[in-house]
Amino acid sequence: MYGSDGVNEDSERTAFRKTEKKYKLYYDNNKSSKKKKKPRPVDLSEVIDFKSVSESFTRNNDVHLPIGVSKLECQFARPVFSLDKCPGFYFIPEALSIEEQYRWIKESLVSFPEPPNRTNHNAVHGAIHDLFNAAKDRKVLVEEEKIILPGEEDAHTHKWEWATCDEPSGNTNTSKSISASVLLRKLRWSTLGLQFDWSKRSYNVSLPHNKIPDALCEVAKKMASPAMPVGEEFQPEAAIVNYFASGDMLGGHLDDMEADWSKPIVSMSLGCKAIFLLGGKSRNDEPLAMFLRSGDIVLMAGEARERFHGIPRIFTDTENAEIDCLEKHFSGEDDTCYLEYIKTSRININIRQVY
Ligand SMILES: O=C(O)CCC(=O)C(=O)O
Ligand SMILES: [Fe+2]
Repeated sequence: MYGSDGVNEDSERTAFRKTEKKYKLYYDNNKSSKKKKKPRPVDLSEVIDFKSVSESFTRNNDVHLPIGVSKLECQFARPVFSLDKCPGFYFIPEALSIEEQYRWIKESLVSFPEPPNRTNHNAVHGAIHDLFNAAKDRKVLVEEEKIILPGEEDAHTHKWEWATCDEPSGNTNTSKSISASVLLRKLRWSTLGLQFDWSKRSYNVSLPHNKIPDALCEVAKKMASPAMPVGEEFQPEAAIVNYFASGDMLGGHLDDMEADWSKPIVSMSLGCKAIFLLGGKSRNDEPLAMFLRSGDIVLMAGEARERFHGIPRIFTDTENAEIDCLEKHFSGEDDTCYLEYIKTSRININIRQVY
């Protein structure tokens, strides 16, 4: 999966990599350091825009869809689009209401990174509790190195604990500290349900885990239905939550660790707009680029699961992020921290049936 995008000379030359570079965020070299850095302009004319496809479809039912795009004949509350050349790939624009987006953004920041769910921070700091609230309260994670008394050599532990900024930590020697807001910014992924072991690139069923929350299961089952064989119901068993800040990318990869590829991956976009690349079975195949906006759902099942895909770009500037409606919804007093986060971030929740 993610680790598989080892950058070597060959992969640097593939069609997928070239397209990633085309859309990736670069800054123009500004001679005068006083001027604000400006993103290099990028030609977006070839990026498929399912929002405008959907809008013209809803306005006028017999609209001619762009070449290669079809509307799926199914009983679903919203129009579902497919690509003629990519069986098993489905795009549901604006599938989630603003209220649903609001809810899943909050859950992604508060409850999803809670242990026993693992995050990218586990490897360095162990299990971290209450990250979002600690960031809100401007706390600092401090590595406490216990002073070893004679005879207590075995009790030597490194333990990370929250402290308020001005709080000296007890009778210990503090060696390192990092602010919660930096850790929140550096949160890259969390895993729900069955835990994925990135080092072994497989699910480790022996790791402690909770079931996927019922409400998320319900959404995933409903959204998966256009890609499911008639009479079968999607069984959400694991989910990966990806957190993107400006300049972050998700390199081209396959999600090939689940047993049954006929079942879809249900992928929800939240926050700032992104570009998604859908490639072929080889990195040498030219990928298609499409916009992903907050509330969009992508399904990848069957043959589509053999296609390389990734995120080369998220847009965090007000003009391109397209989160005005969402921002308005985060208007409560308690919403300020969420709003600050999501204005410059994107969250993706992708839900999987593992067996
Ligand atoms: O962020 C996205 O939309 C795609 C995520 C993805 O492909 C993955 O987590 O495997
Ligand atoms: Fe993926």
